[in-house]
Amino acid sequence: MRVHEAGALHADIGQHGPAWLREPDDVNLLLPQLWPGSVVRGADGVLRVGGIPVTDLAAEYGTPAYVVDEADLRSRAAAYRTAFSAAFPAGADVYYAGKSFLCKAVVRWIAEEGLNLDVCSGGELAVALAAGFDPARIGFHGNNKSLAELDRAVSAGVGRIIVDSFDEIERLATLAADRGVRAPVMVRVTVGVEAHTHEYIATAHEDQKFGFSLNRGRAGREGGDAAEAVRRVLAAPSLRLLGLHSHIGSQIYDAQGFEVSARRVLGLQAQIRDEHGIEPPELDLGGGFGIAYTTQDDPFEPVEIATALAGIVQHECTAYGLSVPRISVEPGRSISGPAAFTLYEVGTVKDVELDGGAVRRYVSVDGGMSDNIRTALYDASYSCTLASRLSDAPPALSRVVGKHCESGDIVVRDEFLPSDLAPGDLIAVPGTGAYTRSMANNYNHVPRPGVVAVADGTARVIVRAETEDDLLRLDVG
Ligand SMILES: Cc1ncc(COP(=O)(O)O)c(C=O)c1O
Ligand SMILES: N[C@@H](CCCC[NH3+])C(=O)O
Repeated sequence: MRVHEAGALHADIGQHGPAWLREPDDVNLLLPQLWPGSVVRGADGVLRVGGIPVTDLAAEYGTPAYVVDEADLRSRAAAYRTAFSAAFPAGADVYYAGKSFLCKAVVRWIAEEGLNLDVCSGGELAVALAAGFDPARIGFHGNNKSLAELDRAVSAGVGRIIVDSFDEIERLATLAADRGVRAPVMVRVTVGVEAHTHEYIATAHEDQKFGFSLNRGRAGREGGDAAEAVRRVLAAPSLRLLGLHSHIGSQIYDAQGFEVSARRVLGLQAQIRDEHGIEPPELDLGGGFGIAYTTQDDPFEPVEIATALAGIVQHECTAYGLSVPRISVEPGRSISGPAAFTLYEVGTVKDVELDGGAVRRYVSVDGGMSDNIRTALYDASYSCTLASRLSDAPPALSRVVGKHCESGDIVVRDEFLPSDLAPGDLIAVPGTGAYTRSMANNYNHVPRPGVVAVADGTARVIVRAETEDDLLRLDVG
């Protein structure tokens, strides 16, 4: 690590960052891969998104605020649709994973860009339906969908229900029979892949709650619980088997896991053909494509993912003598994540002496783990920048923390920020479009920030910020 001439304090602070974090030559520079497409720093040093200075956004809408670049989100969605249509000429569907960020405006953008939608709760389904999304283009996930949620999905005509347990198969079969319909079903398969990501966001290793295991099963028959689930779906006249579903986890950067999972799930497809004489027409390979949160991350482009998956699927289908099923994928983070940043105001700057005399700089902002729980929950890495002015002060390694009563309330664990950072400055954290607002909470009765969408030089609120009245409205005493 290069030590700046700023002196002992800076050198000491510099010893406490991760090995990969390099001091920037110019602390005002933006790394394009981390920011929504329309974000630039103006000559006055103020960040602009869609042509609007963030100082204007802060003055108009307050901080913290999630700021989403509509054109950026739309273009990522469109890139997935185009890439998968090109890679799978017989047809492929992209289901935007609404859990990453959902509101009525986003539902409409996704519909207009020609994508389908993945929801995983009655609440997400309600938002999709309220925004007028075609139910036939919705996939409904969840390891514990209630009877009421299943009923709503069946009544609305949801296009696919991804079943996740034997209890659910029985429940759904009864419900669909009572309604006199055949419910379209996919079977969620646990393929036993150890995805290289945080344990809490990996979903295809054996010891977790999702899906039916390919390898293991109480029934003790070939194909594990997954093959047994297929038998039970096929045996239920009120269920229609669309296909198999596999999702190996989230924030994944290499194709290897997808290759193993496609091979294993197509192995089950071949077993279904041999055992039942049918080839389910569809196959969903899930989402999980990683994005860049820091300079260390090197994500796939949609076209690379689509091409890699097409090669893998074609190869495995040829090997098993199968026809290529209609493929679907479920990207969430890689569509919504890079399209937004969070704008905070600095409240305090504090240098804390560590054991051995080194110093850590704590920059406190007006949000925290209530608007972004990912750093506390997954030890996630983020970067950030001073957004409201230029600075020629030397960079100082800093830790950006929130205002909550919790020492793990960290937003950005380590980042070089100008050493003259002061209360009132604005900080922007990129890559916060996914799993931030959607995982926001009211810890310490801190109201959740709103979401401001910027497009064509105009800004509008698409999710209103909570107020204290909102918090008190639920407290009926
Ligand atoms: C079944 C399923 N599909 C899609 C996704 C979306 O993942 P990501 O946002 O990482 O693309 C998830 C979340 O991990 C998921 O559980
Ligand atoms: N919420 C996770 C990803 C989703 C995991 C659920 N399948 C994250 O913030 O990274």
